[in-house]
Amino acid sequence: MTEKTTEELEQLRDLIDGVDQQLLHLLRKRLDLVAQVGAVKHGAGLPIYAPEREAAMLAKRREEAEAIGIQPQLIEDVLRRLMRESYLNEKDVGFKQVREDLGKVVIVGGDGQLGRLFGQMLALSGYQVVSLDKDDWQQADAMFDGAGLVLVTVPIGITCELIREKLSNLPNDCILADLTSIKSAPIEAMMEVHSGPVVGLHPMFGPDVGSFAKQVVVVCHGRDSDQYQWLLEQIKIWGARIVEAEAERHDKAMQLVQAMRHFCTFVYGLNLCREGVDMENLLQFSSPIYRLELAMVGRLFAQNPELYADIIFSQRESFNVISNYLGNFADALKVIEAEDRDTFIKQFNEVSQWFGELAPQFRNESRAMLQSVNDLKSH
Ligand SMILES: O=C(O)C(=O)C[C@]1(C(=O)O)C=C[C@@H](O)C=C1
Repeated sequence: MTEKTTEELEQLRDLIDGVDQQLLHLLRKRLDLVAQVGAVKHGAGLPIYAPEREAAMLAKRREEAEAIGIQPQLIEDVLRRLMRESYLNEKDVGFKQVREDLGKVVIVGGDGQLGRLFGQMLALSGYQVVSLDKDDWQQADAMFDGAGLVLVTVPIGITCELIREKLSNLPNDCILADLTSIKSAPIEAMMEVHSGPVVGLHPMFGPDVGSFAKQVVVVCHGRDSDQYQWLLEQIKIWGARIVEAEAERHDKAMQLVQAMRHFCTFVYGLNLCREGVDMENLLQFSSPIYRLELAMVGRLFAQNPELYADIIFSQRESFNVISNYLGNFADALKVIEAEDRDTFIKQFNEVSQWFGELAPQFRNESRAMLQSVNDLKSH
């Protein structure tokens, strides 16, 4: 590089630094305004997540970007990232309490990750929350006395047994709810032991989410839904979407969405490990999609094996679903073994047709994800 080039570059980079610093101040200003919005919403009991406002704002900014020669997607990406920050910051002011005369909330398994998360959200909404964990059963009667909600979030394998053995003496009008990732059996157990309101919930996210905004909580009704309507409203105020489902339909979907998904990821990792793959070497050659795939596999093995064993072993029927997959895998392997390209392409087209409009939609969604993965690279 010549001296002149170096000098020119330095001058321009100084100017860029100046612009980036202005951006920082603008960001500070925006965060402060959002904090004020948070306080107003808290007072009025409005949910954090305001989809109509987001859609209108994004459309307007996209238009304005285009008018001054900026890619609309750029401003959309930036604003979506900023709004994610808004969800986190709005949490600091707390949430409106929908039901003020509830009495205590007892979280059975309150020291677990999901229990802690729900305990925190309920406390941020003004409820008195107590945690009942393994060593607290001697005080259980005193804890349940005056409880308005008992929320069960213990490992799937012991949920039904615990409900039947320990929760048969709750106050009559207390709501009994659970957060288990299967729904039929726990709801059946809760209905059996408790004559008051019963509801099954399944948060479709892990305990490491920063905010409930845009997350889904599945609700399977048990008994006296008017008594726990406030709880669903409360969850909506936290930003989540409530999806109502029949317990059986939910459990069937979970065989694919959870058991099969996690099992395949497990086998993928097992295979890498048994093949003795040199990960460093592989990562050097990884395309963004492969990096994303490895990240999805690797993240499983950074978590608790008990949790995944619970999920995979929770429904006997999952075995059939996974067996069918194995059958399709074997069939597809035969096509490759026979070097039958035509059949492969024919089957590919069949599946593509079956996906229909969702295929191009998923292509667009994944494009943004892959670009983000690439952005994360530092060399
Ligand atoms: O305008 C609001 O209601 C806000 O809460 C602010 C904001 C934003 O960051 O612009 C954040 C979250 C909402 O989903 C919409 C917009």
